[in-house]
Amino acid sequence: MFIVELTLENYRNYLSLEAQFEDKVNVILGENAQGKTNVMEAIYVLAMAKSHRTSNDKDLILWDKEYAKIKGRIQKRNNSLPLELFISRKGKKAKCNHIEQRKLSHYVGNMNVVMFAPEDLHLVKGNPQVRRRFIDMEIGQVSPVYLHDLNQYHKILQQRNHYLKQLQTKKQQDMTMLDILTEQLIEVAVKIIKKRYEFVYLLEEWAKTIHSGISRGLEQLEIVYNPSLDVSEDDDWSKMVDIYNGKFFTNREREIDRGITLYGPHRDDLIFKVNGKNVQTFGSQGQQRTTALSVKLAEIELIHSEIGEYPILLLDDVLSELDDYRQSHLLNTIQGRVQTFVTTTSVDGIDHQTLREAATFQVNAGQMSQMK
Ligand SMILES: Nc1ncnc2c1ncn2[C@@H]1O[C@H](COP(=O)(O)OP(=O)(O)OP(=O)(O)O)[C@@H](O)[C@H]1O
Repeated sequence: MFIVELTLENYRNYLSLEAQFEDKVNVILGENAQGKTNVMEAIYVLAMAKSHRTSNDKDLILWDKEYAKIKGRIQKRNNSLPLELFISRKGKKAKCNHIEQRKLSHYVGNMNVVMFAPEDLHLVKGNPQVRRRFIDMEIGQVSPVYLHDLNQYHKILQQRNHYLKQLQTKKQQDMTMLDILTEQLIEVAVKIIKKRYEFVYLLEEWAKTIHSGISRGLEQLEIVYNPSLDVSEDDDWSKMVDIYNGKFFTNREREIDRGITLYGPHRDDLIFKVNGKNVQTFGSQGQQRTTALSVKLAEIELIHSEIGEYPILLLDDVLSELDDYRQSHLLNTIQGRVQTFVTTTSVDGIDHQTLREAATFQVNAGQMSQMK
């Protein structure tokens, strides 16, 4: 799939923007702080209904304005799809094919993107929250049911934590309510973990091959799902509810003492290993970067295998970070198959046929125009 047109109104530093893109590679060129990332972010937000760099939607609205609007037309294999996102201080409204979507979880997934930005190194180096967000966003792109379950889970978790706090401060004594909330939490938790195991299994299949290619066969990548509860993908899923129940039962006093839920998908993590060693602790900068790149390229393949179309790839400020070999590997991989957006302050030093044939846009102080 590819994005044919993008229109912005009051988005970040763009008062208005109308752009038409190529279905292959689009290079967005400009000095620092001119609005290159803002365009990439707008494309990402159009797909995911949330930003990759802020959880505060108000940040997306041009200062002193009341709302921001992002519109785009997506060309899929069989149809052309108009999408629209309206962001105000009160919330968001999404339209797909001119029809307002009652739930954002129904909207997300109509357009698929994979973003690779310098922050993605945090996927390997950062805290577990970054990796959980990654898994959730990626599964959510191809599974609206997962997003629904995740919302449910967080609602129940909040209620359960609130109740644990009341038990901790003795405002409540009754354990029946805790049992009910625990039962509800486990039911959704098991669905989420099962889906995550499936996702990680497929992601690892692709990422392993890609990583081996980038490292010229010298490194073997493994991706391991690390649950807060001692389970493994070989365990019988039908027993998972009992395993959870047992864990919560034996740790009841600890949970009340702490006033929080200690086990569940909100505490799980991913481990990336290269040649058997955890890359977060033992990997070099280069290995960490290669791991992040392999995972992103694997995501492209994974989405393709799930929905039968390639997602749009957004490479924000990362090409210049990669050495020549990795740059070529990346550009050769996407060549001709994936609509790609590349931001850079200069094309010097990025000498690749893919970029020579690309459409180039110049960004300057919230204005973008195509270079002839
Ligand atoms: N809500 C907003 N309203 C108006 N301007 C904003 C808003 N949010 C950010 N900006 C402005 O957008 C500009 C940053 O744009 P962006 O992050 O796209 O830069 P960039 O061209 O990618 O730069 P770099 O090469 O440094 O990454 C800054 O000038 C910032 O002040």
